[in-house]
Amino acid sequence: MSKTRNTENQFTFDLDEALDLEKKAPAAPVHGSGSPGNNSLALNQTETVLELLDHWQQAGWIRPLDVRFARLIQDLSEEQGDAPQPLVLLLAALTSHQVGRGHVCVDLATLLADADSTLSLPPEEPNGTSSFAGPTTGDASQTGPGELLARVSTQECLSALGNALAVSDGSHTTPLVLNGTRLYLRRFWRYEQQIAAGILQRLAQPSTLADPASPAAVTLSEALEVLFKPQNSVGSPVDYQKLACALAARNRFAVITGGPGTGKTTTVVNLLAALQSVAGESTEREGRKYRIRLAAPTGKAAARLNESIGGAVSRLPLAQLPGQVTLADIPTKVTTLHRLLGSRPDTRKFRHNRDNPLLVDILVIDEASMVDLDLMASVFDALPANAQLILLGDKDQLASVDAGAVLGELCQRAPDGHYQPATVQWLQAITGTDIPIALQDTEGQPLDQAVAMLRKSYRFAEGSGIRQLAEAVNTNALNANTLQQARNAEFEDVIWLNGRNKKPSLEDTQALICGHAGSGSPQAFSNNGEGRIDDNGQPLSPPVGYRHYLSLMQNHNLDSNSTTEQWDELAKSVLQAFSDFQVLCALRRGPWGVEGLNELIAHHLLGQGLIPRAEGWYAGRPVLITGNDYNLGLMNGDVGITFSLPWGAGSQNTQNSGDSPQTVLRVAFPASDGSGAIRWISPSRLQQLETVYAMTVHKSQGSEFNHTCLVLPDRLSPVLTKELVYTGITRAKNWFSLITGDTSVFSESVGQRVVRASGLASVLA
Ligand SMILES: Nc1ncnc2c1ncn2[C@@H]1O[C@H](COP(=O)(O)OP(=O)(O)OP(=O)(O)O)[C@@H](O)[C@H]1O
Repeated sequence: MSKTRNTENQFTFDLDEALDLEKKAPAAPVHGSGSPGNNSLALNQTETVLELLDHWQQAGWIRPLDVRFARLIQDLSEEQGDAPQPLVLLLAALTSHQVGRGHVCVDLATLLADADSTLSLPPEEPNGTSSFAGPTTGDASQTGPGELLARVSTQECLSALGNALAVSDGSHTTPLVLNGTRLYLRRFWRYEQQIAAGILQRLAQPSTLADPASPAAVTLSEALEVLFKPQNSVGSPVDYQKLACALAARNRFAVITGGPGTGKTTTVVNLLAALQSVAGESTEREGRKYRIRLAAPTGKAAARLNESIGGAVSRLPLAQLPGQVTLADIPTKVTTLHRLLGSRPDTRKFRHNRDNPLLVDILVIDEASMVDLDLMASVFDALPANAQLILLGDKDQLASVDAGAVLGELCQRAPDGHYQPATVQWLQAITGTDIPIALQDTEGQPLDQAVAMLRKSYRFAEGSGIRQLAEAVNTNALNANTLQQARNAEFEDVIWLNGRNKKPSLEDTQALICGHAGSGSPQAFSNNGEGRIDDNGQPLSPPVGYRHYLSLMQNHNLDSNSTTEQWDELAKSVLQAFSDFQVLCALRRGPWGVEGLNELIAHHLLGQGLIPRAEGWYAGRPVLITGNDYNLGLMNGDVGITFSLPWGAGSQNTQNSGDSPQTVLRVAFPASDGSGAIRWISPSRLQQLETVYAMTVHKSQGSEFNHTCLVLPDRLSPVLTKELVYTGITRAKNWFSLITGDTSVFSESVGQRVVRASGLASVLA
């Protein structure tokens, strides 16, 4: 049966508004409670499927929003005179469920091959209250999606979807889009198309640098010669930073990926200097320099780039560059993407879009692995068609919290280069570097020609345990020897605190976590963590725990006579000291999750006399902002510390907390502009926050801590993956400690991968 449409645009209302996933969906009404019958019936009757969805929602398996979406499809279809097959409603709800889990779409073939694990059902951490037990036989009200889909074929799904008015290939405004075997919510399909079009359009633009003999290309080559000294290549025949610079300069769209300390920041600063050099020499541009903006997805990531970029820019050999490049030509101020795009309260629509594009020639986005599909689509929407976009990030880190894995997908083929002969010849001519055969490919795709991977870490020495462990995890090369070294504290910078005890008791582990969180256990590291030197030959301070910042808070001599500047200075040093240590964990709930660990650690610190209480607001409480607050200028991911201030100090608008007649509580946050200033905010004004003695690895992305402790639970869950462990380890700058509820969980986690369903890579191929 072929579907007939009354009009070209039968779903004429604003679909995005109706299906806005970020709006609070009212709980779907639960209809009936009788048994829907057996499985074969279940997929024959619409009401039966809807009842099943209600049961799954009640059990916390799927969200109210997912059920609402299926019901919406049914209602809209009926308005159009169509009765969608129950299978379509089921697939609609499951697609919505998958988007909630970070996937961009559902691949039907993958879904049908193993529905329960594709959908991650039953969930690890159910949020419902029902005692729904999961799949059983007999009573279909207890049937799970796996059981329900077990006898359905891909062809049946395609046929049901093909006959539904609510589904199209994207050429009609339908709530669902089917592309091959990939089923999308329309909004996410549109984002993917928008991003792909933005990339392809830029890759197709002719480059003024394409001819190596052109004046612009010659300037680029000269600039790279100045910026990259031959000694960079010592120990490695290829200077990948130089290659990355050249590739990114040549394309209107480019990606530079690399692990921690491989020189992404250094490379991009050199790239910007080289591009300004080319602009300075250009007769076409009449010497006008490019307007460049730097952005990162979170305030924390922006602040970190702010810190590192200034130093890199100040080291540039500007005087030797062609084109009269000055310090003012290279920006050092990094903003958040939301601020750059102009976010507005209560809407996801930004001030800058295709009708009001950004005034920018080159946009650099750092920590791009954290940018989700929605935000990346907004970036392309706001970027002028001829503006250059450069993405920086570590492709192996966890993907964004919301749907999509854009950077990971763009970099899928990066390890093997896939550079076409024309690219190879051009790179050789511009950089004077021979491109390894292993990176050449006559069949390379256009996107490959714009992706560069940095391969040498400059931050970690060869023998660094953090480096070896991270590499082993990332390349699936974790072997008994590396594990043994970690267990026996044979690395200078890594300890596995209970690595020799396969299954320690929960009580023992909790005591260990508490003690470690307080002191940082320097004695557990080889040589008590002493004797190491940093890049500049200065002694590295030994690993610390939370006692470090809390002691600073307790042992100052400021009082009501001290100035605001003095309190600001104290807050800066306390915030700095707090960032010297962080406990990370994988889960949110339970004894191994953020909630349990925060409580545990707070009670331990209270027992040690380091904080005055363990609940509510108190001096010393560290907090993590969990949602953007534009009125206060706070961004998701910002960290602040609570101080008890003498009446009148630190803030103009102090109000007595009632805590004591002489003091008020204020939370100190670093200013988001990278100025190093402190903002004092009353706790009562803070809306979305949590205590942050423990932080999820997800939230830690874009941050780095001098000493990082990763806590893994006592059993495997789908959340524990290679990407999570790698991201956790690479948050450590100098010291890394591991505590596990069961030693095997570490290796088993590394065996699990995050695979997000998406079609971006195939659209770009
Ligand atoms: N080619 C190089 N030669 C020597 N040192 C370098 C080189 N490139 C980078 N470095 C040094 O290595 C360190 C890390 O560099 P950089 O901050 O650029 O790396 P990154 O990849 O941006 O790091 P992150 O993981 O923090 O994002 C810095 O101290 C930098 O000065």
